[in-house]
Amino acid sequence: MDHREAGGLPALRTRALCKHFGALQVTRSVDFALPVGARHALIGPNGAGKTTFLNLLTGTLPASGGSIELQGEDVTRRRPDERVKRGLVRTFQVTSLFPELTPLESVTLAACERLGLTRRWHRRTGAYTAAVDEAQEILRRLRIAGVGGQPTRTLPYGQQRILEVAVALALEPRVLLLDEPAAGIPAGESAELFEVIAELPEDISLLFIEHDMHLVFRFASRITVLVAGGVMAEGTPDDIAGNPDVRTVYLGSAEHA
Ligand SMILES: Nc1ncnc2c1ncn2[C@@H]1O[C@H](COP(=O)(O)OP(=O)(O)OP(=O)(O)O)[C@@H](O)[C@H]1O
Repeated sequence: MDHREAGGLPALRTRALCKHFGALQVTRSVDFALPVGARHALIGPNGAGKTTFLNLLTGTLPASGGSIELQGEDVTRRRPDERVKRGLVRTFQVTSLFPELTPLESVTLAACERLGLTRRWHRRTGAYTAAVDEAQEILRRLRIAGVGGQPTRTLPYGQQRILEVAVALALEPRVLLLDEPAAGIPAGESAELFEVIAELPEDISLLFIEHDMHLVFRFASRITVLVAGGVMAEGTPDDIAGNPDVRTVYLGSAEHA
């Protein structure tokens, strides 16, 4: 995997990022860098603080301390929508998809939102046509163009999860955050979802939380292990599989190497 850094900067970086809820320290001084083009997995036991870390990145939760930089720009105090405009996007949960809309309509809406068309309804129709074309291209790339005209509620759960990624892509992410993209999908389909994700252009840097270690070790270029809110280890899949501390605390006796 290519770990280019545009202008020498990682796509995303945190320095001494902290979060506490009252006396409960949930994110402990996390220094993290996501190189451009990375397919980076965040793993750790239940309650390790993985989702909290993602929520701090998106701005859903304010940080208690430390900083977050997007391609060198400090976004720690930016609102979530301002971070999205700068290319920091997370997938929307299936529960936030509109069940009656078709995938084509949902992805077109997201493209219109990015292009500012939802606030300027009198714009010429050519702009909308471009948004529809863009949505169709995204659905093709994610292999769900064939169901692009069906109500979302009629799609199998796995395809709804792919639609989450499609909606996120319409926002033109530079960094895409995926919180357990394969959760709830039958094993056979989850590998297919990850194959689709792995084919995304390399200028989109990926950070994903995943509990299925087979998927992690198959698709991640690097892995960060979070334990009790702090980084226990970071490295290539081989580094992590061979790390005795990680094996003891997290991987147990399972063979992943
Ligand atoms: N809003 C909140 N208020 C208080 N405590 C919280 C809040 N959100 C999360 N926590 C606590 O922070 C800790 C980390 O939770 P988090 O959901 O980030 O872990 P996780 O690694 O994503 O877990 P899982 O793998 O089970 O999804 C947990 O102890 C959780 O109870």
